[in-house]
Amino acid sequence: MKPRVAVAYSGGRDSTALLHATLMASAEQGVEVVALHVHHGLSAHADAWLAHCQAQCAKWARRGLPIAFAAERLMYKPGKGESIEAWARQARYRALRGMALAHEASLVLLAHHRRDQAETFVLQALRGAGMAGLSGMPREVERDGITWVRPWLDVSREEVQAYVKRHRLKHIDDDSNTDTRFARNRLRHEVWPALVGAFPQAEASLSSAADWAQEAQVCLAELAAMDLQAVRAGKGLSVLSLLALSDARRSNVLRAWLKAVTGRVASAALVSRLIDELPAGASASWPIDDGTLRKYRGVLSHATASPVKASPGQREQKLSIKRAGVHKLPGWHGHLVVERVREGGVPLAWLAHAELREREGGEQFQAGFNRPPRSLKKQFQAAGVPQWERAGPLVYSGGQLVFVPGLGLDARVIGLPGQPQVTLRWEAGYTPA
Ligand SMILES: Nc1ncnc2c1ncn2[C@@H]1O[C@H](COP(=O)(O)OP(=O)(O)OP(=O)(O)O)[C@@H](O)[C@H]1O
Repeated sequence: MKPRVAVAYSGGRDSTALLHATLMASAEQGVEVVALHVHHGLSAHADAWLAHCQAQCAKWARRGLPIAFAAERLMYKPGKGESIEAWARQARYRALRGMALAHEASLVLLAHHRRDQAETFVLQALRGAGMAGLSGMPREVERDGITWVRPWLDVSREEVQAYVKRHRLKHIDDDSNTDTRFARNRLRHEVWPALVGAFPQAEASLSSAADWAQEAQVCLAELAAMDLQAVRAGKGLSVLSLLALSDARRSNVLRAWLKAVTGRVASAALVSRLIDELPAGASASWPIDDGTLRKYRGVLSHATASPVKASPGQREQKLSIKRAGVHKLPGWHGHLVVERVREGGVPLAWLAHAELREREGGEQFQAGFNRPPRSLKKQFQAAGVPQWERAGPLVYSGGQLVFVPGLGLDARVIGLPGQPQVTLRWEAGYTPA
């Protein structure tokens, strides 16, 4: 059997160009190409795109080029509240992997180019990402039996455009690429022209910044591996050895360890809580998604949760909120969503040592600036908040009630314009991954 390479082919300009270039090179080298198309079912044009891709591949095959075509229709839709972009990305990679393996291709080429990389860097920076996020997309990565390669990550968008023109390639234009509800499209259409106007080298510089971040990320991972060796104590970590490290190394090694034991990236809130609270007391515990972190006899360890539901005793009582994001509170069966606002929010500084409490009765809540504080019960009734929306933690800071699920922020904690501030929202039940 001839060696086979797969190309992820959306039918758009970039992947059309990459598929064509791969096909030309493969024909010379006796390699077979399989074009993989994912039908997301999100656009009214999705059927037409699939038909276009299939027809294009059939045309090339008729010319004697070594190409096969495979497509998969996604049969499920994003969940309520789920980001469409994130869902589509995850589902797409799963489908591409399945099709590649079915066609015995372990190498899948993606058509991301230098501008995609530069955009990714900016989007990650705007989310306040750390080194891993700023690293952008890898040129080559092995995952789940597939080697994903982006051969054009150093190729500019203009070069891809010129290739398409030179070979008169037909491609589709995805209408969702202009939908400015998506962050990447807003960046592309509203920010990028001004950015490149002012800084013509932006694409090259930003993608080179992503390269530096990739290198730094490798160093951080190597440092974490070394530090892990040094602080390990049985199945856990020695708190004393952890405390001997600098704050930065301690959080770096904690992140690496948490990822290893939970299988997920730890939230910034959890890591900063551990940094703050690890030194105090002989024993402590921190509930996390699927278990608990415990400090006992000088060792920090992780225990997986038993399948029983969290009881009131397991509800988190403290939360350190230092930035916007989603703070999962499995003990309360939900999560707090923290969003930056310009005004009408609580100063972020207030929430660094927030307390989470049950309703006890007698709490007073002030709904507006010139309204008197009233009992929570009356406020819930006045605002018509149904019982199930009242569940969740009351958030306090320094003994002052800050936030009540179903009612929002207490007027007494609203910050002055100009202060960094946030709003809170409680979402019960479903917790995003
Ligand atoms: N529906 C799809 N089916 C197969 N591969 C896809 C699909 N969507 C994206 N890809 C792959 O992922 C790459 C990046 O996709 P993305 O949508 O971010 O970029 P794009 O600029 O729209 O690319 P293109 O111009 O090729 O559509 C594509 O170039 C392609 O290789």
